[in-house]
Amino acid sequence: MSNEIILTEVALRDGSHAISHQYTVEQVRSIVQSLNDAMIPYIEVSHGDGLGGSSLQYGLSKVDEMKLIEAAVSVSNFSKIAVLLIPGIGTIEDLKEAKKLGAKMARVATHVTEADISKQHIETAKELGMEAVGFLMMSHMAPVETLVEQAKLMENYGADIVYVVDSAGALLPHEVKERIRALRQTLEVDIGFHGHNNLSVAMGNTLAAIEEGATRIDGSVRCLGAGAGNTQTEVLVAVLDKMGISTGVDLYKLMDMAEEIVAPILPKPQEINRDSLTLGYAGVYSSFLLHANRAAKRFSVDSRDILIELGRQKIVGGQEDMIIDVAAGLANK
Ligand SMILES: C[C@H](O)CC(=O)C(=O)O
Ligand SMILES: [Mn+2]
Repeated sequence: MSNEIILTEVALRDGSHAISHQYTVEQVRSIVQSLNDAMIPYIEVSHGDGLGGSSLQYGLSKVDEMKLIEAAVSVSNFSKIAVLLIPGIGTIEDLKEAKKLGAKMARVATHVTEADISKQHIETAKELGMEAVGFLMMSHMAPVETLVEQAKLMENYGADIVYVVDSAGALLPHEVKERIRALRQTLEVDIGFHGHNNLSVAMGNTLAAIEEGATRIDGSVRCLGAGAGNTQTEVLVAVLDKMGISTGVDLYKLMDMAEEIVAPILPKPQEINRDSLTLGYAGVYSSFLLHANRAAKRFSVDSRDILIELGRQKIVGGQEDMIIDVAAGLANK
Protein backbone atom coordinates (compact mmCIF):
# COMPACT_ATOMS: atom_id res chain seq x y z
CA MET A 1 0.00 0.00 0.00
CA SER A 2 1.40 3.40 -0.98
CA ASN A 3 1.66 6.19 1.59
CA GLU A 4 0.89 8.79 -1.08
CA ILE A 5 -2.32 9.03 -3.07
CA ILE A 6 -2.98 11.38 -5.98
CA LEU A 7 -6.56 12.62 -6.13
CA THR A 8 -8.72 13.70 -9.05
CA GLU A 9 -11.80 15.75 -8.21
CA VAL A 10 -14.68 14.88 -10.54
CA ALA A 11 -17.59 17.06 -9.34
CA LEU A 12 -17.20 19.32 -12.37
CA ARG A 13 -17.59 16.35 -14.75
CA ASP A 14 -19.37 13.45 -13.00
CA GLY A 15 -21.40 16.00 -11.00
CA SER A 16 -22.58 17.49 -14.27
CA HIS A 17 -24.97 14.50 -14.55
CA ALA A 18 -26.50 15.37 -11.16
CA ILE A 19 -27.24 18.94 -12.19
CA SER A 20 -28.38 18.06 -15.73
CA HIS A 21 -25.23 19.65 -17.22
CA GLN A 22 -26.19 23.16 -16.08
CA TYR A 23 -22.81 24.40 -14.80
CA THR A 24 -22.12 28.08 -15.41
CA VAL A 25 -18.74 29.73 -15.98
CA GLU A 26 -19.04 31.49 -12.60
CA GLN A 27 -19.69 28.22 -10.76
CA VAL A 28 -16.77 26.49 -12.46
CA ARG A 29 -14.50 29.42 -11.73
CA SER A 30 -15.30 29.55 -8.03
CA ILE A 31 -15.18 25.76 -7.57
CA VAL A 32 -11.85 25.40 -9.39
CA GLN A 33 -10.35 28.39 -7.60
CA SER A 34 -11.17 26.90 -4.21
CA LEU A 35 -10.06 23.36 -5.17
CA ASN A 36 -6.83 24.89 -6.44
CA ASP A 37 -6.37 26.72 -3.10
CA ALA A 38 -6.95 23.42 -1.30
CA MET A 39 -4.19 21.88 -3.49
CA ILE A 40 -6.22 19.24 -5.27
CA PRO A 41 -3.81 17.83 -7.88
CA TYR A 42 -6.28 17.17 -10.74
CA ILE A 43 -9.72 18.59 -11.50
CA GLU A 44 -11.83 17.05 -14.24
CA VAL A 45 -14.01 19.43 -16.27
CA SER A 46 -16.23 18.27 -19.16
CA HIS A 47 -19.84 17.44 -19.95
CA GLY A 48 -20.93 14.49 -17.74
CA ASP A 49 -20.55 12.13 -20.70
CA GLY A 50 -17.23 13.66 -21.64
CA LEU A 51 -16.17 15.98 -24.45
CA GLY A 52 -18.87 16.32 -27.08
CA GLY A 53 -21.53 14.94 -24.74
CA SER A 54 -23.86 17.92 -25.03
CA SER A 55 -26.71 16.51 -27.13
CA LEU A 56 -30.37 15.50 -26.95
CA GLN A 57 -29.29 11.91 -26.27
CA TYR A 58 -27.13 12.73 -23.22
CA GLY A 59 -28.46 16.14 -22.16
CA LEU A 60 -27.66 19.61 -23.45
CA SER A 61 -25.10 21.67 -21.54
CA LYS A 62 -26.06 25.14 -20.41
CA VAL A 63 -22.59 26.42 -21.34
CA ASP A 64 -20.20 25.03 -23.96
CA GLU A 65 -17.74 22.81 -22.06
CA MET A 66 -14.78 24.45 -23.85
CA LYS A 67 -15.76 27.72 -22.14
CA LEU A 68 -15.88 25.87 -18.82
CA ILE A 69 -12.46 24.30 -19.45
CA GLU A 70 -11.04 27.71 -20.38
CA ALA A 71 -12.47 29.23 -17.18
CA ALA A 72 -11.07 26.36 -15.10
CA VAL A 73 -7.59 26.72 -16.59
CA SER A 74 -7.63 30.49 -16.05
CA VAL A 75 -7.99 30.16 -12.26
CA SER A 76 -5.77 27.16 -11.53
CA ASN A 77 -2.06 27.62 -11.06
CA PHE A 78 -1.57 24.45 -9.01
CA SER A 79 -4.29 21.99 -10.03
CA LYS A 80 -4.09 20.42 -13.48
CA ILE A 81 -7.27 20.31 -15.52
CA ALA A 82 -8.33 16.91 -16.85
CA VAL A 83 -10.95 16.10 -19.47
CA LEU A 84 -12.95 12.93 -20.05
CA LEU A 85 -13.38 11.57 -23.56
CA ILE A 86 -15.50 8.62 -24.66
CA PRO A 87 -14.44 7.64 -28.20
CA GLY A 88 -17.49 7.95 -30.42
CA ILE A 89 -18.95 10.78 -28.35
CA GLY A 90 -15.86 12.98 -28.18
CA THR A 91 -13.45 13.29 -31.09
CA ILE A 92 -9.74 13.85 -31.59
CA GLU A 93 -10.63 17.44 -32.60
CA ASP A 94 -12.36 17.98 -29.24
CA LEU A 95 -9.26 16.67 -27.49
CA LYS A 96 -6.98 19.00 -29.45
CA GLU A 97 -9.20 21.96 -28.60
CA ALA A 98 -9.20 21.09 -24.89
CA LYS A 99 -5.42 20.72 -24.97
CA LYS A 100 -5.09 24.10 -26.68
CA LEU A 101 -7.15 25.64 -23.87
CA GLY A 102 -4.74 24.18 -21.31
CA ALA A 103 -6.08 20.74 -20.32
CA LYS A 104 -3.19 18.56 -19.18
CA MET A 105 -4.75 15.14 -18.74
CA ALA A 106 -6.99 13.10 -21.08
CA ARG A 107 -9.08 10.37 -19.50
CA VAL A 108 -10.17 8.06 -22.29
CA ALA A 109 -13.21 6.05 -21.19
CA THR A 110 -14.60 2.89 -22.75
CA HIS A 111 -16.93 0.12 -21.69
CA VAL A 112 -14.88 -2.49 -19.81
CA THR A 113 -14.81 -4.88 -22.78
CA GLU A 114 -14.04 -2.26 -25.44
CA ALA A 115 -10.60 -0.89 -24.68
CA ASP A 116 -9.57 -1.37 -28.32
CA ILE A 117 -11.53 1.75 -29.33
CA SER A 118 -9.30 3.89 -27.09
CA LYS A 119 -6.12 3.34 -29.11
CA GLN A 120 -6.08 6.43 -31.31
CA HIS A 121 -7.32 8.70 -28.51
CA ILE A 122 -4.70 7.53 -26.01
CA GLU A 123 -1.98 7.77 -28.68
CA THR A 124 -3.12 11.27 -29.68
CA ALA A 125 -3.19 12.41 -26.05
CA LYS A 126 0.42 11.27 -25.69
CA GLU A 127 1.43 12.96 -28.97
CA LEU A 128 -0.15 16.16 -27.68
CA GLY A 129 2.01 15.90 -24.55
CA MET A 130 -0.90 15.13 -22.24
CA GLU A 131 -1.03 12.54 -19.47
CA ALA A 132 -3.24 9.72 -20.70
CA VAL A 133 -5.59 7.70 -18.54
CA GLY A 134 -7.45 4.56 -19.59
CA PHE A 135 -10.84 4.50 -17.83
CA LEU A 136 -12.59 1.11 -17.90
CA MET A 137 -16.25 1.82 -17.19
CA MET A 138 -18.80 -0.64 -15.78
CA SER A 139 -15.95 -2.79 -14.45
CA HIS A 140 -18.42 -5.00 -12.56
CA MET A 141 -19.70 -6.38 -15.88
CA ALA A 142 -16.56 -8.29 -16.87
CA PRO A 143 -14.70 -11.17 -15.25
CA VAL A 144 -11.36 -10.24 -13.72
CA GLU A 145 -9.37 -11.89 -16.56
CA THR A 146 -11.17 -9.76 -19.16
CA LEU A 147 -10.60 -6.60 -17.15
CA VAL A 148 -6.87 -7.40 -16.98
CA GLU A 149 -6.69 -8.10 -20.71
CA GLN A 150 -8.48 -4.83 -21.53
CA ALA A 151 -6.33 -2.82 -19.11
CA LYS A 152 -3.22 -4.31 -20.73
CA LEU A 153 -4.43 -3.03 -24.11
CA MET A 154 -4.71 0.50 -22.71
CA GLU A 155 -1.26 0.22 -21.18
CA ASN A 156 0.13 -0.93 -24.55
CA TYR A 157 -1.49 2.05 -26.29
CA GLY A 158 0.50 4.34 -23.98
CA ALA A 159 -1.83 5.02 -21.02
CA ASP A 160 0.09 6.30 -17.99
CA ILE A 161 -2.64 5.15 -15.62
CA VAL A 162 -5.48 2.64 -15.92
CA TYR A 163 -8.63 2.98 -13.81
CA VAL A 164 -11.11 0.44 -12.55
CA VAL A 165 -14.38 2.37 -12.83
CA ASP A 166 -17.35 1.22 -10.77
CA SER A 167 -19.84 3.20 -12.86
CA ALA A 168 -22.88 1.54 -11.33
CA GLY A 169 -21.62 1.54 -7.75
CA ALA A 170 -22.27 -2.20 -7.90
CA LEU A 171 -18.93 -3.60 -6.76
CA LEU A 172 -18.35 -4.80 -3.21
CA PRO A 173 -14.99 -4.38 -1.42
CA HIS A 174 -13.82 -7.97 -2.02
CA GLU A 175 -14.58 -7.58 -5.74
CA VAL A 176 -12.63 -4.32 -5.90
CA LYS A 177 -9.73 -6.02 -4.14
CA GLU A 178 -9.53 -8.90 -6.58
CA ARG A 179 -9.68 -6.53 -9.57
CA ILE A 180 -7.00 -4.14 -8.32
CA ARG A 181 -4.79 -7.01 -7.14
CA ALA A 182 -4.96 -8.67 -10.57
CA LEU A 183 -4.12 -5.40 -12.33
CA ARG A 184 -1.28 -4.66 -9.92
CA GLN A 185 0.22 -8.09 -10.66
CA THR A 186 0.03 -7.53 -14.42
CA LEU A 187 0.49 -3.84 -15.27
CA GLU A 188 3.55 -1.62 -14.97
CA VAL A 189 1.58 1.64 -14.91
CA ASP A 190 -0.29 3.24 -12.00
CA ILE A 191 -3.73 1.89 -11.14
CA GLY A 192 -6.70 4.10 -10.33
CA PHE A 193 -10.14 3.58 -8.82
CA HIS A 194 -13.35 5.56 -9.42
CA GLY A 195 -16.31 4.61 -7.23
CA HIS A 196 -20.02 5.43 -6.91
CA ASN A 197 -21.83 5.28 -3.60
CA ASN A 198 -25.12 3.65 -4.62
CA LEU A 199 -24.63 0.74 -2.20
CA SER A 200 -22.98 2.95 0.44
CA VAL A 201 -19.59 1.27 -0.06
CA ALA A 202 -17.70 3.83 -2.16
CA MET A 203 -15.39 4.70 0.74
CA GLY A 204 -14.84 1.04 1.69
CA ASN A 205 -14.21 0.18 -1.97
CA THR A 206 -11.74 3.04 -2.30
CA LEU A 207 -9.82 1.93 0.79
CA ALA A 208 -9.84 -1.65 -0.51
CA ALA A 209 -8.41 -0.39 -3.82
CA ILE A 210 -5.69 1.56 -2.01
CA GLU A 211 -4.83 -1.45 0.14
CA GLU A 212 -4.24 -3.46 -3.04
CA GLY A 213 -1.99 -0.83 -4.59
CA ALA A 214 -4.20 1.75 -6.36
CA THR A 215 -2.53 5.16 -6.12
CA ARG A 216 -4.81 7.34 -8.24
CA ILE A 217 -8.22 7.93 -6.73
CA ASP A 218 -11.31 9.89 -7.81
CA GLY A 219 -13.72 11.62 -5.51
CA SER A 220 -16.36 14.30 -5.63
CA VAL A 221 -16.88 16.95 -3.00
CA ARG A 222 -20.24 16.58 -1.27
CA CYS A 223 -20.64 13.39 -3.38
CA LEU A 224 -21.50 15.58 -6.36
CA GLY A 225 -21.52 12.85 -8.99
CA ALA A 226 -24.02 10.68 -10.85
CA GLY A 227 -26.41 8.45 -8.88
CA ALA A 228 -25.65 8.73 -5.16
CA GLY A 229 -22.36 10.36 -6.16
CA ASN A 230 -18.75 9.29 -5.79
CA THR A 231 -16.44 8.69 -2.86
CA GLN A 232 -16.74 12.00 -0.97
CA THR A 233 -13.41 13.78 -1.50
CA GLU A 234 -13.23 15.80 1.71
CA VAL A 235 -14.10 12.71 3.78
CA LEU A 236 -11.52 10.66 1.92
CA VAL A 237 -8.80 13.24 2.61
CA ALA A 238 -9.64 13.09 6.33
CA VAL A 239 -9.72 9.27 6.38
CA LEU A 240 -6.41 8.97 4.51
CA ASP A 241 -4.82 11.48 6.85
CA LYS A 242 -5.90 9.35 9.83
CA MET A 243 -4.30 6.35 8.07
CA GLY A 244 -1.01 8.24 7.66
CA ILE A 245 -1.48 8.46 3.87
CA SER A 246 -0.61 11.80 2.32
CA THR A 247 -2.69 13.52 -0.36
CA GLY A 248 -1.09 16.96 -0.07
CA VAL A 249 -4.59 18.45 0.21
CA ASP A 250 -5.53 21.15 2.75
CA LEU A 251 -8.42 19.47 4.58
CA TYR A 252 -9.92 22.60 6.18
CA LYS A 253 -9.92 24.50 2.89
CA LEU A 254 -11.56 21.53 1.15
CA MET A 255 -14.19 21.21 3.90
CA ASP A 256 -14.91 24.95 3.64
CA MET A 257 -15.36 24.96 -0.12
CA ALA A 258 -17.56 21.83 0.06
CA GLU A 259 -19.81 23.54 2.60
CA GLU A 260 -19.81 27.09 1.29
CA ILE A 261 -19.44 26.75 -2.48
CA VAL A 262 -20.59 23.28 -3.56
CA ALA A 263 -23.45 22.55 -1.12
CA PRO A 264 -25.42 25.67 -2.17
CA ILE A 265 -25.46 24.64 -5.83
CA LEU A 266 -26.79 21.12 -5.23
CA PRO A 267 -30.40 20.81 -6.43
CA LYS A 268 -30.86 18.49 -3.40
CA PRO A 269 -28.39 16.79 -1.06
CA GLN A 270 -26.79 13.73 -2.60
CA GLU A 271 -28.31 10.71 -0.91
CA ILE A 272 -28.95 7.03 -1.34
CA ASN A 273 -32.65 6.92 -2.08
CA ARG A 274 -34.66 4.04 -3.56
CA ASP A 275 -33.61 4.95 -7.10
CA SER A 276 -29.87 5.33 -6.52
CA LEU A 277 -29.92 2.18 -4.38
CA THR A 278 -31.55 0.37 -7.32
CA LEU A 279 -28.69 1.49 -9.61
CA GLY A 280 -26.15 -0.29 -7.42
CA TYR A 281 -28.41 -3.27 -6.79
CA ALA A 282 -29.19 -3.80 -10.48
CA GLY A 283 -25.73 -2.80 -11.76
CA VAL A 284 -26.93 0.13 -13.88
CA TYR A 285 -24.83 3.07 -15.09
CA SER A 286 -25.20 5.84 -12.48
CA SER A 287 -25.78 8.54 -15.09
CA PHE A 288 -29.04 6.80 -16.08
CA LEU A 289 -30.68 7.97 -12.84
CA LEU A 290 -32.20 11.27 -13.97
CA HIS A 291 -33.06 9.89 -17.42
CA ALA A 292 -34.95 7.02 -15.73
CA ASN A 293 -36.71 9.43 -13.36
CA ARG A 294 -37.93 11.51 -16.30
CA ALA A 295 -39.03 8.43 -18.26
CA ALA A 296 -40.88 7.10 -15.19
CA LYS A 297 -42.88 10.32 -14.94
CA ARG A 298 -43.56 10.47 -18.66
CA PHE A 299 -44.87 6.89 -18.86
CA SER A 300 -46.28 6.66 -15.29
CA VAL A 301 -44.19 3.66 -14.33
CA ASP A 302 -41.99 2.94 -11.31
CA SER A 303 -38.42 4.13 -12.00
CA ARG A 304 -37.11 1.08 -10.12
CA ASP A 305 -38.80 -1.21 -12.63
CA ILE A 306 -37.08 0.69 -15.45
CA LEU A 307 -33.68 0.41 -13.77
CA ILE A 308 -34.07 -3.29 -12.95
CA GLU A 309 -35.03 -4.01 -16.56
CA LEU A 310 -32.06 -1.95 -17.85
CA GLY A 311 -29.80 -4.03 -15.60
CA ARG A 312 -31.39 -7.27 -16.82
CA GLN A 313 -30.85 -6.24 -20.45
CA LYS A 314 -27.27 -5.17 -19.64
CA ILE A 315 -27.82 -1.74 -21.19
CA VAL A 316 -24.64 0.35 -21.09
CA GLY A 317 -23.56 3.98 -21.56
CA GLY A 318 -24.39 5.24 -25.04
CA GLN A 319 -27.72 3.39 -25.05
CA GLU A 320 -29.66 6.13 -23.22
CA ASP A 321 -32.45 5.86 -25.82
CA MET A 322 -33.18 2.37 -24.44
CA ILE A 323 -34.39 4.00 -21.20
CA ILE A 324 -37.38 5.43 -23.08
CA ASP A 325 -37.85 2.13 -24.88
CA VAL A 326 -37.92 0.16 -21.64
CA ALA A 327 -40.26 2.67 -19.95
CA ALA A 328 -42.67 2.60 -22.91
CA GLY A 329 -42.55 -1.21 -22.88
CA LEU A 330 -43.40 -1.33 -19.18
CA ALA A 331 -46.25 1.14 -19.66
CA ASN A 332 -47.73 -1.05 -22.40
CA LYS A 333 -47.68 -4.20 -20.28
C1 LIG B 1 -19.48 8.87 -18.66
C2 LIG B 1 -19.50 8.31 -17.26
O1 LIG B 1 -20.29 9.12 -16.43
C3 LIG B 1 -18.10 8.10 -16.76
C4 LIG B 1 -18.07 7.77 -15.32
O2 LIG B 1 -17.81 8.61 -14.48
C5 LIG B 1 -18.42 6.42 -14.88
O3 LIG B 1 -18.57 5.52 -15.73
O4 LIG B 1 -18.59 6.25 -13.66
MN1 LIG C 1 -18.59 8.15 -12.54
